[in-house]
Amino acid sequence: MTTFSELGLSPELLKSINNMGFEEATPIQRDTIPTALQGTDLIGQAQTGTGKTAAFGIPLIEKIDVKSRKIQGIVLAPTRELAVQVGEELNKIGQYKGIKTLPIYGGQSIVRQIKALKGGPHIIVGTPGRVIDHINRKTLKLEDVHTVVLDEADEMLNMGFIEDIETILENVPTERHTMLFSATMPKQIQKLAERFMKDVLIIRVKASEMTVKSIEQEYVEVKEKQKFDALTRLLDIHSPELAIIFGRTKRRVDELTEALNKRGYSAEGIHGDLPQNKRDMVLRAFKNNTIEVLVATDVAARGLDISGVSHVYNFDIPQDPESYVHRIGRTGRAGKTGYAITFITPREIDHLYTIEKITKRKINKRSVPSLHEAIEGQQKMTIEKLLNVMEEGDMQAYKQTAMELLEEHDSVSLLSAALKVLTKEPDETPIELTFEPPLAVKKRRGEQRGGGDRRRGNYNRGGGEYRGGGDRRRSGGRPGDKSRSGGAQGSKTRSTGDMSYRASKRVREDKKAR
Ligand SMILES: Nc1ncnc2c1ncn2[C@@H]1O[C@H](COP(=O)(O)OP(=O)(O)OP(=O)(O)O)[C@@H](O)[C@H]1O
Ligand SMILES: [Mg+2]
Repeated sequence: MTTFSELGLSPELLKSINNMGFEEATPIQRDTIPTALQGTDLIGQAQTGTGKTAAFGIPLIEKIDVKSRKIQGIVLAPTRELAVQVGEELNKIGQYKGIKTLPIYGGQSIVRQIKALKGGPHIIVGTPGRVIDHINRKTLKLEDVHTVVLDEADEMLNMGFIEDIETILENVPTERHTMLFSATMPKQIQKLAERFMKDVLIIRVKASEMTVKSIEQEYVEVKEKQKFDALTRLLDIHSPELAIIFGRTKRRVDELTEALNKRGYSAEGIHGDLPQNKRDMVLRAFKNNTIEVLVATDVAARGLDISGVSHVYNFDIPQDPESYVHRIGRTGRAGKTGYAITFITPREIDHLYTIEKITKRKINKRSVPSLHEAIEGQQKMTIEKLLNVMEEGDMQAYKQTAMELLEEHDSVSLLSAALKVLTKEPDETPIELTFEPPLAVKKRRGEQRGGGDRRRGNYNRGGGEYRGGGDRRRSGGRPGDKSRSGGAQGSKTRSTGDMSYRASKRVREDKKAR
């Protein structure tokens, strides 16, 4: 166990961390904070929900000079919601030191952002597109930035943000401290590190599986046409506290949301085509438990930390194993338990095997839920509610009537009738969803090596600022960064504690040569 005071933090930060209820550092925090405080460029990889935000947020804030009202740190995130969330966490961490963090993201009034930027934040958290926009308008100056963080770095690559990141980094002094974080680090990240970082240290919290153990994982094989009934039955069986249902496309999300509401569930959808105020409203309602089901594209798959998400339903199988890891990682966070189920149509079974292979975790098959199971599930809920009311004991006003009823009827019939009235019977309102073709069989290049090229081409992910299919990566060369040549070539991979020290590819090759 490592406490935060053992990590040599200032009293102001220790006070904030204590206020946030963190008692001990998580492994990724324990391993990255001291190194990051020394200014070492690093790549941090650890499972979803294990506190990577504070792992970069704490050293970042510790290094800020509160007296200077210049922007000294910038965090880039792939989606608007994540930028807001990270901004909130940094504001909490920096609370007692007086560090101000400002989120800037697309879809929000630029005029308002310009005004806020004039207020002198120490750190900005932004989505790449909007950050570039401000740079071009000269409303954002990065010449005093000494620390850069790319949160969900691999996703920003997938989304084609590489050139934007390059442009942003061209505006940051070359003598800077750069950190990359994600739960998944495919091979191409190495290339990114070579371009933008120097002497990079890879800190990987090693675990036998890519997903956290506390998430129970199942799959169900269903025909496309049966999927929706299977979904609502599962919802009735599980009665989730909060659930996220992932669909493949924006249309799918819209249709699923409407269909769920028709069957009596309180659901709202979120995807990249919705106006930002609607996206904000939906997420707020979900966080406040005003709605119980959030239907989303992968826009909600990365980084979002919403407490109470007990169930994740992959209504459509995710595009790749990394996406699977992030989607299901919306539950089972910060040591809590969670449940995730993935729907596959018969032709998609190979994709499931690939997920199992890459995540090193067996996913158990469950049978298609029957109507009977759904009724049973709902009855269980009713019984729970009844017993809770009994425990609370505030039933005086009803007792007289109950006794009178019992004089005329037998108790079993009476209670059965009460259960029937109180139980929400499965709703079978007919639903039509547009047919989605199964995920195409696609071999991942370099799959065995856990890497490969995972460009998503025209896949309509509904992501934050995803520019519809534009793959904007350049092959080779690093025209942007002037002084960081050589970059990650001397990189080391370090894993400690539950982690082990491993050499990088380059170091391994050196050894072979010897
Ligand atoms: N040391 C700690 N003790 C207790 N809770 C913590 C600690 N560090 C972080 N948390 C909480 O754990 C939750 C998950 O943290 P965070 O969102 O940073 O995870 P993550 O590793 O970035 O996950 P993802 O890969 O999904 O982005 C948050 O609610 C955060 O406040
Ligand atoms: Mg995160």
